[in-house]
Amino acid sequence: MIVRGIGGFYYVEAAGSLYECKARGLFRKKKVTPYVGDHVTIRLENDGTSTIEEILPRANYLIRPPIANIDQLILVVSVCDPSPNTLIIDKTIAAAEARGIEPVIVLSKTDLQDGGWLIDIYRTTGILLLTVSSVTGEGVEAVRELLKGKISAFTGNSGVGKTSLLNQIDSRFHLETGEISQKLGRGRHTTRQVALLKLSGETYVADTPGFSSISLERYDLIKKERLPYCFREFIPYLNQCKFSTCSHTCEKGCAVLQAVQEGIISKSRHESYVAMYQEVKDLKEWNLK
Ligand SMILES: Nc1nc2c(ncn2[C@@H]2O[C@H](COP(=O)(O)OP(=O)(O)OP(=O)(O)O)[C@@H](O)[C@H]2O)c(=O)[nH]1
Ligand SMILES: [Zn+2]
Repeated sequence: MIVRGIGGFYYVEAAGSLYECKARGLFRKKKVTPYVGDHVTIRLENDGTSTIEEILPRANYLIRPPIANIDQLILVVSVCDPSPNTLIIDKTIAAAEARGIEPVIVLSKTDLQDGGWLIDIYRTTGILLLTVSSVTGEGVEAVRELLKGKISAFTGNSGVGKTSLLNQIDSRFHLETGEISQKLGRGRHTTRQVALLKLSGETYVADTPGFSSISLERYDLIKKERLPYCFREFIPYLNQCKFSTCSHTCEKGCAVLQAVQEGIISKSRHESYVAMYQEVKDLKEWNLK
């Protein structure tokens, strides 16, 4: 498995050892980029170098951050400082749903505010939400449990507390990061690359660069037909609308809107859906490739 990629080199973990590999020229010709998390076969050359020969099929992948075969995407959202943006949260969740990756929300800095309004919004979604404070340590154990035996990617705006949380989860995290940076002759802050850090046996965590505030670019847009299914709590209502062509944004007899009115679906989630729908409704197929 590729655990780190940097400057054209890939660090591949195989049978308990780490191999520094180059990718074959073939990948470049085919415009295939090996991703961290990819399962690959490697060849050990006689001169001591190693080459990635083949990338095995991916279960899933994200482009931003570039990573493959993730079990869960953990979206860290701080209750304040920086203040949360529900549209960005919902876009990130939808991007995970569209790719078959389980989204989890971790509400951070709960020592500053309780974040009750966010808990209210996500309570009815069926998406797991944990609260954590890296200052008091509250909730850290639950996050540690959540990670066990899985490959997890953390994401969230710069400053929400991802690094603080990871350091709380495992003190070796810091150490390993330092070691790898040293080996590559770079400081921690210049190596904003994705890497998989092994916390224990089968537990890996991706260290990913922070999303900028408008993080989702064209390749992350989800087709309007598919969009409602990326809001998992809408799914039970999607076949119950009066019109089969219902966009679930404003139509009469829309079962989703009805559920919003009854408070079963959060208004905030529906607003994000409508905003995302407006973004993609007029796009043609080729825009979405
Ligand atoms: N009060 C409080 N502050 C926190 C908490 N977690 C992190 N912080 C502070 O928030 C700031 C950002 O924390 P980081 O852990 O560096 O955030 P990050 O998400 O890793 O940021 P990037 O590396 O830029 O992506 C630091 O000043 C931390 O001390 C928390 O639980 N409570
Ligand atoms: Zn509808």
